[in-house]
Amino acid sequence: MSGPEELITVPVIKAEHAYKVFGRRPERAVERLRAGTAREELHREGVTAAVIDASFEVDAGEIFVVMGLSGSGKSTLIRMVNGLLTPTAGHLEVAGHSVQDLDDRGLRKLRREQISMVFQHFALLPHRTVGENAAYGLTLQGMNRSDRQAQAEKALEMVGLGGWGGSLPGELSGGMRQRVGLARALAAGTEVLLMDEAFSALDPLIRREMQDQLIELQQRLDKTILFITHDLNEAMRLGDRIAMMRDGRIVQIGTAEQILNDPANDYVAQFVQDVDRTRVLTASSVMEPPVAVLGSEQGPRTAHRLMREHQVSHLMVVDRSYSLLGVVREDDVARAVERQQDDLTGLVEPVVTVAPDVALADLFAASAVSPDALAVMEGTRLVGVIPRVTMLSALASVGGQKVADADIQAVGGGQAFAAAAPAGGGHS
Ligand SMILES: Nc1ncnc2c1ncn2[C@@H]1O[C@H](COP(=O)(O)OP(=O)(O)OP(=O)(O)O)[C@@H](O)[C@H]1O
Repeated sequence: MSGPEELITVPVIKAEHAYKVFGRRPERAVERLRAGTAREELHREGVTAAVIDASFEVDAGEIFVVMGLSGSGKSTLIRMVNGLLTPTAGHLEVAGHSVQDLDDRGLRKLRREQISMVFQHFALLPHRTVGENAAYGLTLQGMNRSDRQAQAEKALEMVGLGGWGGSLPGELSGGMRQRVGLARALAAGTEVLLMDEAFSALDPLIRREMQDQLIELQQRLDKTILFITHDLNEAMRLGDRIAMMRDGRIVQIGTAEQILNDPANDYVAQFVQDVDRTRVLTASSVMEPPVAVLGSEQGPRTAHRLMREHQVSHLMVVDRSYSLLGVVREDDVARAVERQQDDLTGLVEPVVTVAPDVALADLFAASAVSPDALAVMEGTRLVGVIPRVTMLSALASVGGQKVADADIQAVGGGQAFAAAAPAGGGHS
């Protein structure tokens, strides 16, 4: 999301104490649930409380994942969001519209103009071409043929299917068909994407590719995405935030890191215990923010003083245009002060830069190249420092050993300005 921070964001999707009960006298069942009757007791009476007291908000541009085992209520929840099911109690809102207050016409309009769905089983029309399938939503919107084709072709290109518009779905692999489903949703140009187990039918490798593609597309398109999955790793990879569902209730809402580090209850804790934390935790979770900046005229003495003042072990060195040049270490600086050296010559060592969203596992790979510390850069801005000792202790605390390719880059020595980061202590 962009814009000034004081901008108040209005949630695009909102659920307030939503209930959905299937069976006899559903309203009465809601009252009983509110009064503390267990879901199992209702179940014994043949009444299913599919969704119980669900509240959440999805902000514009967010990927919000609803994650839970089979039968936990995910599909029921998403069907209430798009108005296919009316909540037994509570309130659902999409793009400012109160979903359950819309009549059929209003609902159709909402689905046509604001919401696109992507399903597990593609739902492609087999006798229509890929292009016509991608343009399907636009046909419903009443757009003319040539505009439709152009927009569909653009969407197909976005998902890597440029040039396939004339083929039939049957000529495509499963992964490609799912891309057509995604292209159809994108072509419709709606703000909201509802994705119900959208990648669950795909082979693991293709699935991962689709996840990467969704993340990449989302960076450009900034849609509001409600994504349903029963796969925890998928939830953790995709979700800006994740709602964990169990037996109809949302038991926790949080980022992947929050859920891993601070599970709301034993159920969640058990659920996440086998997740490879080194792939979920990122540079931003272990980095330490830069706490000071100094000018180029300031040498080892100032650096030394700053390091002590701020209790830091490393200073990142940047030039006058704030480009990162390297890192100086506490012992080198101390020795330079003893020698009465006036500038930072010879003290600045190359530093490896990483993006804030690089996984811990990949930091480990980066640390093999960078002896002392990593610089965390958001574009050209230094946003944090990870002393090696911090990273190693973080890795040790999550038991991670995996190493993979990282988006890493080394920069050489120099001097001028320096930004300081707190000394590396153990992060656990
Ligand atoms: N139309 C219906 N009538 C009766 N019970 C229903 C209906 N739809 C869903 N249920 C029940 O509601 C509960 C939640 O189902 P739901 O499909 O929402 O779960 P889910 O998390 O999406 O599961 P899955 O991943 O298997 O689709 C289940 O016990 C299911 O049997």
